[in-house]
Amino acid sequence: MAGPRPVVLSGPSGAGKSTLLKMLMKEFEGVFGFSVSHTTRKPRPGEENGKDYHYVSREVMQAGIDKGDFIENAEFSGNMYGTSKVAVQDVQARNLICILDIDMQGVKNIKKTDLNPIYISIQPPSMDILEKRLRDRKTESEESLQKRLQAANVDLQISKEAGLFDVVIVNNDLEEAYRDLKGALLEEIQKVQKGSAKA
Ligand SMILES: Nc1nc2c(ncn2[C@@H]2O[C@H](COP(=O)(O)OP(=O)(O)O)[C@@H](O)[C@H]2O)c(=O)[nH]1
Ligand SMILES: Nc1ncnc2c1ncn2[C@@H]1O[C@H](COP(=O)(O)OP(=O)(O)O)[C@@H](O)[C@H]1O
Repeated sequence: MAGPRPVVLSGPSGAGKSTLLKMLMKEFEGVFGFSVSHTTRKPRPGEENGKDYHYVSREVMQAGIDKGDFIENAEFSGNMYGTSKVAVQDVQARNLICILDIDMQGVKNIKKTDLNPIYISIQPPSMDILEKRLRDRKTESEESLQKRLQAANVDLQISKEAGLFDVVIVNNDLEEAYRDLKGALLEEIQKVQKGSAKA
């Protein structure tokens, strides 16, 4: 596939993926582009349709999957999520580094494709801190929070599998985690900035 290598950010809900990727997109405008996923979950206050996600019904999402519009899709915490082919193509057509924020099932399914991204795992310092951050975020009901914590436990176990991720970043201090993330992506960033990223 032409253009710079995409980047997959994965890790438990609340690990800090959106925070870190927003910092990256802000500092490196014109370098990164976000792969806007589809989801059946409801938008949170402040989220924008078409920017954070494409918010759709189960029927619309399933019809798209059946048509073959998605590279991968998964069920997470009672909702459907998926990366459409168009979401990635839109970013790659602009010759930007495409960032995908996806769960563990997505990681495993992307591995079966020819996308060839850099796989980065964002991890919380501990389950207790993860729970505190998720509670403080105030976006989840108690039920949704419990589902996310349960998924986080499974996620952290699976992410120990050798070779699954190229880089593992523990998000303790945010600035430090961001420095590590930038460090891991420096080579790709420089390729795009020099305009020499064409395959
Ligand atoms: N497989 C897959 N997972 C996704 C996709 N989009 C988002 N996710 C994951 O779905 C999970 C829930 O996302 P979200 O509802 O935004 O909650 P948050 O992670 O707590 O902010 C996270 O682990 C995301 O990485 C997608 O297109 N495919
Ligand atoms: N290093 C950090 N220290 C303290 N709080 C953090 C840190 N990183 C992220 N957060 C906060 O934790 C919450 C979860 O982060 P978020 O980026 O939404 O996670 P994710 O996208 O992985 O679900 C947010 O409220 C965010 O502001």
